[in-house]
Amino acid sequence: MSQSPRTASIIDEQILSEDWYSLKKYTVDYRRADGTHQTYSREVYNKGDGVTIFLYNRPLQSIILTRQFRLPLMIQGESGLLIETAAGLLEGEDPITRIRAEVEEETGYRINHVTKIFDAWMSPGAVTEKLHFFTAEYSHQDKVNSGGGLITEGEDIEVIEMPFQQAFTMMTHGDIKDAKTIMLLQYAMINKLFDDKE
Ligand SMILES: Nc1nc2c(ncn2[C@@H]2O[C@H](COP(=O)(O)OP(=O)(O)O[C@H]3O[C@H](CO)[C@@H](O)[C@H](O)[C@@H]3O)[C@@H](O)[C@H]2O)c(=O)[nH]1
Ligand SMILES: [Mg+2]
Repeated sequence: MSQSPRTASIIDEQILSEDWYSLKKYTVDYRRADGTHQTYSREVYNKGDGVTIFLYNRPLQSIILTRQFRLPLMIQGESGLLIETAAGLLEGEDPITRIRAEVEEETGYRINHVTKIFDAWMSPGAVTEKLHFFTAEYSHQDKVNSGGGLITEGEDIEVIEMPFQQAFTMMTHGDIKDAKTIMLLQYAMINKLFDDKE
């Protein structure tokens, strides 16, 4: 494959907001495929990278999900309650350390062995976030607290255990609409995570 002439350099950077996370406006000198240059600006939201996980129990054919309030959905005219896989932001930690801590905070399960499956840009036009995806098996013996998230951070997370098939059907009916959760349910189906292994 020949080298693409598409390159860009940042010629200006302006902070629009630096509060909880940061929103910046970049002016970019972009060289198009035909070699001509174009200058444009883009707003980019940076809240760091994140982690999420598919928690499953093969003998029980069940999974652990969460339900919580998400303000952007309410702004878009929905109730705001969203079913999701457990997830969180890295906050400067490495992805494996963070996902184990996040699972314990949000679901109450203490898991040891996690498997990294892939990572993905979730909104590459405007958000810097790369999300690291994991799977892990859980068992009821791993439950160490009731989960629910950190009250001090305003989290109020409902922990839901449900049959994998039920969640998959909810997804196909449009009742599970979170992108990372849909990706993980499809991953589990494609990779036959619930099939008996000898
Ligand atoms: N004060 C304040 N607190 C905030 C703000 N934004 C977030 N928080 C706090 O920061 C916490 C972040 O919780 P995490 O569990 O670390 O992150 P998350 O919101 O669940 O993010 C996960 O899901 C997102 C949506 O799919 C992902 O984008 C993200 O990568 C991650 O996986 C929230 O619960 C909330 O208390 C804000 O603007 N102001
Ligand atoms: Mg979270």
